[in-house]
Amino acid sequence: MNNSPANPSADKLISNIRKEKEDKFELQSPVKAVGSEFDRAMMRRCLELARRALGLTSPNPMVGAVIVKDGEIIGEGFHPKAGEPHAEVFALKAAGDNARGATIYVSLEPCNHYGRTPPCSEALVAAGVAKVVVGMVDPNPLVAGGGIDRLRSAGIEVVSGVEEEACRKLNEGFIHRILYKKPLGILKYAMTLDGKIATSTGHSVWVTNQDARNTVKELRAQCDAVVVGGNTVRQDNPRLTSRLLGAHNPLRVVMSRSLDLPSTAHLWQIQEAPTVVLTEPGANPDLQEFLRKQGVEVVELSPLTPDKAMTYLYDKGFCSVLWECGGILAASAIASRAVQKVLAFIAPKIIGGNNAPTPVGDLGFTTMTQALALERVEMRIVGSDCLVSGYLPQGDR
Ligand SMILES: Nc1nc(O)c(N)c(N[C@@H]2O[C@H](COP(=O)(O)O)[C@@H](O)[C@H]2O)n1
Ligand SMILES: [Zn+2]
Repeated sequence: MNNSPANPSADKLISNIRKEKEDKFELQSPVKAVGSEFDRAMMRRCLELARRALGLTSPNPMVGAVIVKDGEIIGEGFHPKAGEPHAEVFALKAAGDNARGATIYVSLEPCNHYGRTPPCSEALVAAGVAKVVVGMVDPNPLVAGGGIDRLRSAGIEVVSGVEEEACRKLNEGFIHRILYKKPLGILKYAMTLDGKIATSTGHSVWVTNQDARNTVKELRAQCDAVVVGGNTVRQDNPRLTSRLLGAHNPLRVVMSRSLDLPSTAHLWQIQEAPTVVLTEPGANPDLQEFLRKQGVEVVELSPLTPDKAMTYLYDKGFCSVLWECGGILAASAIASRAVQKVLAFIAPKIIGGNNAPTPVGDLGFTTMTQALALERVEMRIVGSDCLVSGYLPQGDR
């Protein structure tokens, strides 16, 4: 069936309306893509390279770089680990003398300071690149636009903000660490459609499907640490590893005031990743001795709070911390602002139970107006479950 109008003046009218709509969109569109289609494709390649070091670079960001000359990629690199050269240096090394007159794409502004490594801005000037295309400005106060200024002052053309949102998303932990002097806290939980994380007898294996559980393993591989409370160790006996071939395992952190923990727990019986137990001074000295013998680090914090735990993990150089705890600790982490992001896996199952536990315990709220409305909410289907993610409001609570 032909559904185009037979009348030529109607044709013209429709095309005018279309044009008007396109112009309006152009005017109203809040973010106009920066750079050409080619620039954006090169920046996405930088992000792909940067992701090769997922979970390995803290306290540094993940960064990728691509050098292009006459439309051809002549060098690529990524930052593998803090203390090792930056992405730009690897890309320059791969391009060699050919870098003269070329364009370099880099997902983060080139640094302009002496840190563990010398400034990339100077390396780019020395290599004679003609143009630098940047994904995002570095929030590190030691850089913060200084790298771009230095390149421009050397006569190099600089374009910034290409695929900026994706660049920021990849390094949201690094950005949070720099801005707030704390790692980004991510609360993850899995619940049934009626909002329960276990039956009233505590049975929780498995709320979600295999795809969702694999997604959690990927998440662990991206984070520097994963935190649980003593209840989770006693009830679920988790391993908290990424269990992905060759993937990084996060530091496993248990918060327990009483240190009333089973000596048989997988966390210290299967030594597959480093483990730290955070407790209060003087708690259960016998278990402390046993844990230390098992290679577990025991750290006494006074008082033991989510905020203190996050300060401890910041001092370790961490950018992102996954909270996989039960409802009581989750409520305490939210109340003390140790958590900024929430990932909720929702399984289309109903288990009922007046006393079945829920993912977030008492926050002391009495009216719906106090509800914490997540921002930048996204939803996606993972296998047979739904993953809802968003950010907790940062303003006054
Ligand atoms: N542009 C850029 N590329 C990389 O590959 C990077 N790792 C960074 N990091 C920035 O420099 C700081 C770390 O410097 P050192 O590794 O200690 O020399 C880091 O905080 C970022 O600001 N930038
Ligand atoms: Zn650098």
